[in-house]
Amino acid sequence: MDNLSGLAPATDAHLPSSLRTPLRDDAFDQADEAKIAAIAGHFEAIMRELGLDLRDDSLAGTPRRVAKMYVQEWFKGLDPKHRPEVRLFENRYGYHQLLVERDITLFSCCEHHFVPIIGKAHVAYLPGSHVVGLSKLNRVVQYYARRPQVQERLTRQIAEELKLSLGTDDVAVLIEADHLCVMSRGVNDTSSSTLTSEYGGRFASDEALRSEFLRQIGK
Ligand SMILES: Nc1nc2c(ncn2[C@@H]2O[C@H](COP(=O)(O)OP(=O)(O)OP(=O)(O)O)[C@@H](O)[C@H]2O)c(=O)[nH]1
Ligand SMILES: [Zn+2]
Repeated sequence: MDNLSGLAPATDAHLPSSLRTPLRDDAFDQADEAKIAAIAGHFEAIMRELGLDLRDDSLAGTPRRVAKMYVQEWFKGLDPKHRPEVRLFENRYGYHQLLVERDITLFSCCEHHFVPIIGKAHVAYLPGSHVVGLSKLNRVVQYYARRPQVQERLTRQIAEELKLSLGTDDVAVLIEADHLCVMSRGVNDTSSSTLTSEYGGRFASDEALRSEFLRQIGK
């Protein structure tokens, strides 16, 4: 059933509607294993249309390999069961300066061409009464990256999630990424890259703070 009702699917219900990844209401009715079997069948049909001989022992397992990769890795972040739990700790150290997690590895997938987006995310926040376990920042980036994406939405989804889970608007996100759809086809430009950013709270109003963030990530 298509999501024509306007009801929010479980995925991204916590985000403003303009930032939700478009999903149908029945997106997760099927178990992962059933999804993998169905996708493998569809991918086998694509390979057949290309004229490939699936009896070849190198090609025979490809439909299932691709299906597993889609469900368990590339598009894992579509499923709300993988949304990371962001644990906060009391800020006993009284640390209230800028905290930057930079050069977070980012693997995503262009939703227009289904080819990789590869880059780095840099995120920062100003701790208040609580601090976050550092790896949770990487996990939030990964959760939203592991979906069919456009870089602008990815950037804003990460920023909104951090604002919600850290309980502060003082959040900055900058993503620099290479789009394989730009590099390997179409315009075939292998030197350009795409930078996107989102600044909330004091990062939006305080130019010196923003500059300090950019300096710390080497921009
Ligand atoms: N804004 C935005 N555009 C993207 C992103 N990833 C890919 N695109 C662009 O999406 C556009 C799709 O445009 P179309 O004209 O429908 O596709 P196309 O014919 O394959 O376009 P070309 O890539 O120019 O050959 C292209 O310009 C892509 O570069 C992204 O993350 N953000
Ligand atoms: Zn693309």
